[in-house]
Amino acid sequence: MSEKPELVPGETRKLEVLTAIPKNEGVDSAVAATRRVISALLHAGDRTSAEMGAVAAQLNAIADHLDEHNGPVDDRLVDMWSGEGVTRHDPITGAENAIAPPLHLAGREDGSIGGVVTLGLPYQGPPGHVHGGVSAMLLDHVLGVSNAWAGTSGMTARLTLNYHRPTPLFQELEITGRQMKVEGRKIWTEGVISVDGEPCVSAEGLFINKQVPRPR
Ligand SMILES: CCCCC/C=C\C/C=C\C/C=C/C/C=C\CCCC(=O)SCCNC(=O)CCNC(=O)[C@H](O)C(C)(C)COP(=O)(O)OP(=O)(O)OC[C@H]1O[C@@H](n2cnc3c(N)ncnc32)[C@H](O)[C@@H]1OP(=O)(O)O
Repeated sequence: MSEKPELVPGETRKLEVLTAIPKNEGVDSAVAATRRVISALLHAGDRTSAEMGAVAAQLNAIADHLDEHNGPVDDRLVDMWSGEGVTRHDPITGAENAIAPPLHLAGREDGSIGGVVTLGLPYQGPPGHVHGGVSAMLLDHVLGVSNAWAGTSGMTARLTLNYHRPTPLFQELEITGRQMKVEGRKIWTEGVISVDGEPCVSAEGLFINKQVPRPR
């Protein structure tokens, strides 16, 4: 069964090029279960009454099973980069990546992109708040996808972050980005993470129009 996530206002079909839509089948549901495990393990801590030796044995059995059925990593890299632009594997939006929150992004008709995400314990920095490096990772990606949405992409050369107020865990974060200017190979892009309309982290990026070749 395939179930599409809620769409944000202004979203168009090009969303499928910007950020992968979870299919809720096969690897996607296994990855969603793994996200639950990552979060539950961190919740468990030293005081859990769960039998952690048995938990470790079960998890290792699952990893052994996957390893037995996986092909060479070089083939997997080619597979990941086949098709047009959909990044199902990236660590921010990737439906196949258990460390991705995941964030779902939508392109908007005004040229910006945006999405919402709620982060839990795996992303904690200061008590009850999001790690600053995690915010930087989210914004780097959102700026990169903003460039893809605008039609001129590049690699991050410089990323400047301003942390205005602590970014809370367990609350809905809105993340937006927009390409501001292109001059030759230089691309300037901006983005912000907000809560209840108040900016927590803002970013300015300089991207250079250059692509790393896809594995073949
Ligand atoms: C994750 C997937 C990405 C691919 C996706 C593909 C399809 C998907 C479609 C949709 C989804 C898209 C999403 C993409 C999402 C996220 C993207 C994530 C972005 C990244 O995660 S990406 C990894 C981190 N990134 C690096 O790993 C870069 C390492 N680095 C280099 O590879 C080089 O360093 C490079 C290429 C930056 C430049 O090298 P270069 O040789 O091409 O150019 P050069 O050095 O000549 O600079 C030319 C002019 O830029 C000025 N300049 C350069 N650097 C500057 C700096 N730092 N500050 C100020 N000015 C700077 C120079 O001063 C000169 O200026 P001028 O012309 O005026 O003299």
